[in-house]
Amino acid sequence: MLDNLASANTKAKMSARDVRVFYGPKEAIKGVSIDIDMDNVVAFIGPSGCGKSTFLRTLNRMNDTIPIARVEGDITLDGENIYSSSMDVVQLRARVGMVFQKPNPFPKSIYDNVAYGPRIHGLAPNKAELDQIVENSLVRAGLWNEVKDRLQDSGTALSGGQQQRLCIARAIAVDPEVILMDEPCSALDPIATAKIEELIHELRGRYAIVIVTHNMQQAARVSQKTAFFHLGTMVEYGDTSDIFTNPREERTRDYITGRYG
Ligand SMILES: Nc1ncnc2c1ncn2[C@@H]1O[C@H](COP(=O)(O)OP(=O)(O)OP(=O)(O)O)[C@@H](O)[C@H]1O
Repeated sequence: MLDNLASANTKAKMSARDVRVFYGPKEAIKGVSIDIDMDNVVAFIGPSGCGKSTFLRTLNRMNDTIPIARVEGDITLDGENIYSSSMDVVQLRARVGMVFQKPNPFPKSIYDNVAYGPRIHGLAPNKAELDQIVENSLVRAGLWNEVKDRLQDSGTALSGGQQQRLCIARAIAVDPEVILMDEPCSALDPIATAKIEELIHELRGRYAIVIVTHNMQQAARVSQKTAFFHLGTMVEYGDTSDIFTNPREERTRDYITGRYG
């Protein structure tokens, strides 16, 4: 088992080992180990309250913002412990970007939403280069054609689906290595959802992508690897096709066949 983990580790962009998360005395994540590589979109599935979002948030230390949350275990990014005291958390969150359930553009122009990160991280030495980063990010997020003539309009005036793609462009603009998505389509209609799913396909390979989803059809459509969580443990992790057609664990089978959740 250790040999397997060690050899998988050499390829992993991120690795978690025996991660536990406590909210006060309550243990919400009970020893999760997983490797996330660049080649596959990883879906986290499982019934409500099983800890998908909690575990996702450990991957870029978003739990640091919750005073009662405590994380134990090891999580590495390119082999470096992200919880070490030398880790710059602002830098970490640029490398491991996040897209939330509800689109949350800043109350600023479309341009400034995307330019915000590059500005604070000093990624563009001049206006022309910043313009280029903004354009490239919007192109990559599949939004450029819809907004190129109104970059100074407010980001909050866009439709929900456009706002979510703007948030993806904002994450992309700081050149992340990993993108975490926490139910990114749950507030969107089916057409906007399809666009985000298409986008995930296009972004695959360039970024390591982890998506939390309640929607099993969505997990099957967008991911190559699926992790099934239940009551704070990761019950099963494997190829999405196996998880959905031939799960090893009874609890996974019960969940995917709709017996609970
Ligand atoms: N800020 C918090 N303070 C205390 N407990 C929390 C907090 N956030 C989550 N929890 C608890 O941790 C457990 C896991 O919650 P989490 O939101 O990670 O699950 P989830 O699988 O993402 O659920 P859902 O699918 O409903 O979003 C739950 O029991 C939840 O009540």
